[in-house]
Amino acid sequence: MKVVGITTQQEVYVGSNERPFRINEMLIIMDKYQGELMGEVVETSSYNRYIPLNIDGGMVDSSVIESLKAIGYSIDDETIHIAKVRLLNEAKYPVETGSDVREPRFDEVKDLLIKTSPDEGLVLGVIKSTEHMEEGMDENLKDIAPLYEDNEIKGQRGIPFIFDIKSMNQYPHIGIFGGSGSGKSFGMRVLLEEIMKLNIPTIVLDPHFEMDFSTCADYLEDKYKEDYTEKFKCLQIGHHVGVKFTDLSTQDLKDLLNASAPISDAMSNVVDVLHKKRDSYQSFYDRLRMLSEAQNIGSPAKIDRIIQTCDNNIERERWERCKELYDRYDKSCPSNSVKGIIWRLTRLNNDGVFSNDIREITEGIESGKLIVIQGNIRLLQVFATYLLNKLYRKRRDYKDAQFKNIETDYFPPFIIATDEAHNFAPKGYDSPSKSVLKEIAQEGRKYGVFLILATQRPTLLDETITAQLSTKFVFRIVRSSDIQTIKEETDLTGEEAKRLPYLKSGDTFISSAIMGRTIPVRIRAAKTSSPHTENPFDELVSKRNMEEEKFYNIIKTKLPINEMNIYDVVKEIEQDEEFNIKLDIESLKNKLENLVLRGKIKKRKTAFCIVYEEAN
Ligand SMILES: Nc1ncnc2c1ncn2[C@@H]1O[C@H](COP(=O)(O)OP(=O)(O)OP(=O)(O)O)[C@@H](O)[C@H]1O
Repeated sequence: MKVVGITTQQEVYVGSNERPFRINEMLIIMDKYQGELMGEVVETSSYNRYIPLNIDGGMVDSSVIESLKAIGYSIDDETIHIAKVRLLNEAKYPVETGSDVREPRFDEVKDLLIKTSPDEGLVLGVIKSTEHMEEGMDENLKDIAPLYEDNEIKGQRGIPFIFDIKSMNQYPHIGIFGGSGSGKSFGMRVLLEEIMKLNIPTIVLDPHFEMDFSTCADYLEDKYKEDYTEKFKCLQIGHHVGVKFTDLSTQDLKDLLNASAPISDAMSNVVDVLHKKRDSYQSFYDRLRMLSEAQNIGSPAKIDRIIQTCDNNIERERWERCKELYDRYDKSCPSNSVKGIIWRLTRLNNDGVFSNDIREITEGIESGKLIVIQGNIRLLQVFATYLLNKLYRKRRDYKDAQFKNIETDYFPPFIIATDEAHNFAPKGYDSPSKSVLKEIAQEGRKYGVFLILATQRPTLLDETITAQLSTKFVFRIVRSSDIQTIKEETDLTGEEAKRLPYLKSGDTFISSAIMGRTIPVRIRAAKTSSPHTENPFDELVSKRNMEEEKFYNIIKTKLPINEMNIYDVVKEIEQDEEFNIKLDIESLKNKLENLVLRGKIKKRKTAFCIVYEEAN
């Protein structure tokens, strides 16, 4: 391998007649004046005499061809492989053409590629094109990142990529970007498995109900298996967790109502005026309801008339209270705004938001667990706003008290991870969840609170937040506007950006201030699998087969069935509580015909009727 063509201090071409180059592989250029220079292959091509060398716009220009000839390559007789190599550090002078080039050994790239040990960092995958440098690799780096390719598990090939999570203290927050099916959720799963390995407290917002870690991936060999059941907990909003109404401050309540559906200034004022400290849901709701009823009546005189006609004390007292509220609040609380608040409040209550509290979450975080919060996107937005504010404040209060040397209860640092991040922090308009995420993006580092935000649409994610993500995982992206955003927000080169639409699912570029450059990685095989991995078409077939088998087992003891006994069979099956199915003669016949088609039973015509009987 030799340097060919005109060179610069940053870039050279390398030619070889022995082997093709791999994109992203590392090479060492032995420049006789400057010593050894490390570079990375950013573009590759191969030529032979059947392909004209002077294709317009190709990466190789005439200087390369001339020097290939001059150095002794026979471009007419052999296939020549050419690589464009970018130096990792700028050279002092242009590189000497004709310099020899060699593959580096593991110890020469170790400091560049391995930033921490597998026990202290997140083992996320394998750095691409590093297979040839495996020799001499430390034992603790071997066989820790198995790959999943072509529907089977393959051993680790190459140097593992270990994310140095401790450097998040300096370079906080992670972004995961990629189009549909690019491997984003799979990557997030691997990241979270590794976070669980280190027992780092984490909140996961899971709008797709997919972040369950209890099922071991079916392709995994025993030696890689890991049991996460004690390390995570899935909690559903409205079932397991919710907001304790009595703990809400007026501001919290306004944030919640606003997250449910935006509230106007007048509505905000209604809450300011009517919400009292330690209100329960019922006491606040009753106050609003009674004021609204009084406003519907329209005037104190009319309410007085109702009070006079009340025929029992309870009703009279209630209307007196309505009047009192009317006198005090009608001027400052317009009727429509009161109704708007009632509507939002009832909606939240119907969703179960006010049942339960966040105790299970805080306890989980305090014991170093990964807590997965599940709910639909709208509910998650509402709940996350409240939850993240609460947890972030707890951590901030602890740290602030620590700075001031005041005793307070400990609350640990933690990570917040979410898919569909553009829904929680959209670009271009305000949303309640966005303000807390923005605050954490900007100053969470100080308090040890970090974000992992995944989205299909980086262009729709708030720019201030995107700019704060020090590490970005970029999976396959096809949409040109998103590729443009990625180019602006990462240090991906033009060549790398051009490859984005063609990346295989599970391949990613990791652009990180921690590594100082972009690293191409194949994400390792996840050890657990999502509950939604079954192909929906396979699901249809297996469900149908199951139903057929179940029905066959019911009728097989009743065969043969014919026109004479079919009515009795229907009655027998219907009356049997164990079977619990509804049938009529027509539907039974259809089901029997279906079993005939599948070869499970036989149909025979006699002189008098049709008989369904055992197949053999
Ligand atoms: N690292 C990987 N190794 C092997 N296979 C992978 C890897 N990543 C993804 N895949 C395969 O690609 C499929 C799609 O990946 P994934 O579900 O993560 O896509 P996605 O980017 O999250 O898409 P969406 O946003 O639509 O959910 C997975 O089911 C898996 O089969």
